[in-house]
Amino acid sequence: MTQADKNVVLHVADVSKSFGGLQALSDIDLEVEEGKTHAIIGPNGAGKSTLLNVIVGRLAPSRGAVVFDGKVLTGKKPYQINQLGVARVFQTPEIFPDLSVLQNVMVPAFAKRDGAFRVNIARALDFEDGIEAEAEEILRDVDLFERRHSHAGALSRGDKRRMELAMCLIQHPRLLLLDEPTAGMSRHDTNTTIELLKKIKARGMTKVIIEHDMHVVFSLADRISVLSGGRIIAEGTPDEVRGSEKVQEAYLGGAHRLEAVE
Ligand SMILES: Nc1ncnc2c1ncn2[C@@H]1O[C@H](COP(=O)(O)OP(=O)(O)OP(=O)(O)O)[C@@H](O)[C@H]1O
Repeated sequence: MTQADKNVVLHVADVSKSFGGLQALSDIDLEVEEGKTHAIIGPNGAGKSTLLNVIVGRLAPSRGAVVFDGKVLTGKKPYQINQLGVARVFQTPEIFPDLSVLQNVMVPAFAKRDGAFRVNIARALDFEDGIEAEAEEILRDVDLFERRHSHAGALSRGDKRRMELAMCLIQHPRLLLLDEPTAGMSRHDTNTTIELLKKIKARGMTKVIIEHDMHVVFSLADRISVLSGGRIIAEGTPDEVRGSEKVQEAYLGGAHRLEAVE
């Protein structure tokens, strides 16, 4: 496939990031194609979260740029990047614990529509039938409809993560970034989440996923980039990455050996 044939929606162009003397990312060049699920894997401390933070504007790169849909994201604020169609599910869910599950899912729809969170969310929530209907539909998708009136703060960790996913989906992002979406989940919840993410994929949403659980990675990814020591040491299809000597070496002695994968 030539460069012109590829529909690249996200290009991380020659990005480096250092924290003082520590080089967390070195010359990262990464292209993500529209509609694909691109996994970023690598041992602890490899630079995965730093890379995600650079993409969403939480960290400024020391060098290089991030381009999404032809627009340079670098230098923009996280909320501006979000409004361009990039949403992120965090490792630790960022939710409103005192609001109901349904209200939590409705709030980002206001932010997307109005450009910022409304000052009086509680009042806005009373007058938004259209958004409420959509939030309910999405809660059915993530299997939380029955819990829609529960306090969000009372949900289990796995349910909170699914709720946060619903909070992203209601924004209809073009690019969804998932930072360890199944961390801390039971195997049953992990499998439910894999099925859900496959369903989203069928709708054509592009995803970048950071994940330690190789079962999740190999179930979902179209392409995998392997980070180690802040550099991309391998990239390819799941089969190519699984067979790569370099990748096996990077994982040797680590807690997440690739040979654990079926
Ligand atoms: N804000 C920061 N200040 C200083 N050093 C940092 C900061 N954030 C990350 N680092 C360092 O940068 C390197 C990459 O960290 P990062 O969290 O991106 O790795 P990771 O691949 O996401 O690791 P894990 O799988 O453990 O989450 C590590 O050495 C980490 O200690």
